[in-house]
Amino acid sequence: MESAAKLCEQTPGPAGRYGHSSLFCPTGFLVLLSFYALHHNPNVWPNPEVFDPSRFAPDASRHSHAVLPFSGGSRNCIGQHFAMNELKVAVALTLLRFELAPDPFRIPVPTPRIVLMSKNGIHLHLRKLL
Ligand code: HEM
Repeated sequence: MESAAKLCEQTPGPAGRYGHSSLFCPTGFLVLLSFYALHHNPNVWPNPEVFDPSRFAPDASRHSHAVLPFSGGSRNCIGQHFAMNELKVAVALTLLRFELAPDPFRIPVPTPRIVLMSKNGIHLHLRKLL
């Protein structure tokens, strides 16, 4: 299969932090974006393998499309706000009652689908808090 760069005409743009440039593709051309690659791109996220929640602090600056777990644009996830609210409630209520630790014998095997998933589930040990 020919690469997008060969099939599409590239127009150089201003060389900013994210290396912006434009691609003009033929009508009907299928374009897929790898969220995994975006979220692990060191040009977008320095030290991408490091767990650093401060990246998401309210005053942290980032490109408007640097985080795309729900995709972006007009066909993004319609459940995004519901999912985020449900997630926050579920995590908060769980952490109120339990301490969680990963099962060292059943490590998740990452498998990229539309979103990143675990092939063998996510196994945790729960200890009830007093
Ligand atoms: C953590 C949870 C979720 C994640 C990470 C997620 C992620 C995504 C992503 C990446 C897409 C775009 C797929 C594409 O590019 O074609 C999408 C689309 C969509 N999602 Fe979600 N989603 C989540 C939860 C939900 C929930 C809870 C609902 C419904 C209540 C939902 C409904 C939809 C629908 C209907 C679309 C298609 C939108 C369209 O094509 O116009 N999602 N989701």
